[in-house]
Amino acid sequence: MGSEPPLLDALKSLYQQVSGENPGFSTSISRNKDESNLDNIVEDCRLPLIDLHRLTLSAVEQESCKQEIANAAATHGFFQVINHGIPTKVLKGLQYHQMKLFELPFCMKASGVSFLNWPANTYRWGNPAAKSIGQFMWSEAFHLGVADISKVDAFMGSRSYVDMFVSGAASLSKAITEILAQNLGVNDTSFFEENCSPDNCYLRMNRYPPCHSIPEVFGLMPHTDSDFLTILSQDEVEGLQLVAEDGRWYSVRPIPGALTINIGDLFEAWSNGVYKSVRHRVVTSAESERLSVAYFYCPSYETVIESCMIERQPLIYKKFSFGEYKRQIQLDLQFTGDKIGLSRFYNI
Ligand SMILES: O=C(O)CCC(=O)C(=O)O
Ligand SMILES: [Fe+2]
Repeated sequence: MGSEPPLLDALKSLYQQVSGENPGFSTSISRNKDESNLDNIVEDCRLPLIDLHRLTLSAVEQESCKQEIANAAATHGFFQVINHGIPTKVLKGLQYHQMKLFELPFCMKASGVSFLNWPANTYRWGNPAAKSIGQFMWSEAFHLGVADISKVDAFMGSRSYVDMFVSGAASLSKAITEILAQNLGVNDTSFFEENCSPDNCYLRMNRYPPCHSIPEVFGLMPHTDSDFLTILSQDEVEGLQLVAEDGRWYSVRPIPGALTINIGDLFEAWSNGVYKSVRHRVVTSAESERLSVAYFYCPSYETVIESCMIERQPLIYKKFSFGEYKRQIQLDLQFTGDKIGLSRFYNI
């Protein structure tokens, strides 16, 4: 019994659906034009690499480290950190157990609810909502609410690594959020403490199998994250890319032991556009599989997101609850296959 999801079959039937033709499948399948500018990639995007150990040094060092974080969030929307408090041993251990989890037979993963008592829709692959080849995703994932992690008890001893990663990521999210809020002049960060309890956050374990025949297919289609911020641990295989203001795609070089942090839509709205939620995607590799784990720092669904600059600047976005935001995304995905995101909430 194989462990691989039938990605090629799903892609072929999507192709048939959108083109009305039978794919030969050494045939090249193209995404739509603006998403297929792979030539535009500048290898090695020089994202800021920030040493968080500096937050424990002199006041001057602390201040300059905080400034780097805020600058990175306002320019790239992405940065990498070392000395972040999650030991490399934990990241490696989690990766190993993640690999074991993905090695379970496909039918078992796909019907995880009955076999493993996981919540429905925990296991995802391909993209059933895709309406074009550019929306197909050559990947599989376990997407879990942190509150549900205890249900992953058939995790073959990995529980402690998941717990250690999640608690490290929770502390790190809190620390980064405080720095970013204070940089905007908001010293009372109780909003985040009250609304973003660990149980409102999500963990997503991604696996991108090698993709031999169709290099144009994404591992993960271009998207922004719908949270306040994301903490990502990636293995050593390159694949993550982000788009810069010049419209070019840059690839993010994995650094062993480092974590990648990116700003999500909610922080962009809350900061009235100061911090940038940047579109990113994952491209596939013909040779290697790739693994990553993302921790999404989220509030409860009732939390109202409103700019912290309310008295100071014209507001870019209307206020909305996180639940409203998620519902709009679901609707847009259903009808267009893509997320429209923050532009749905422009204050015009
Ligand atoms: O796998 C990666 O590097 C990125 C994952 C990602 O963007 C996501 O899960 O939202
Ligand atoms: Fe993402």
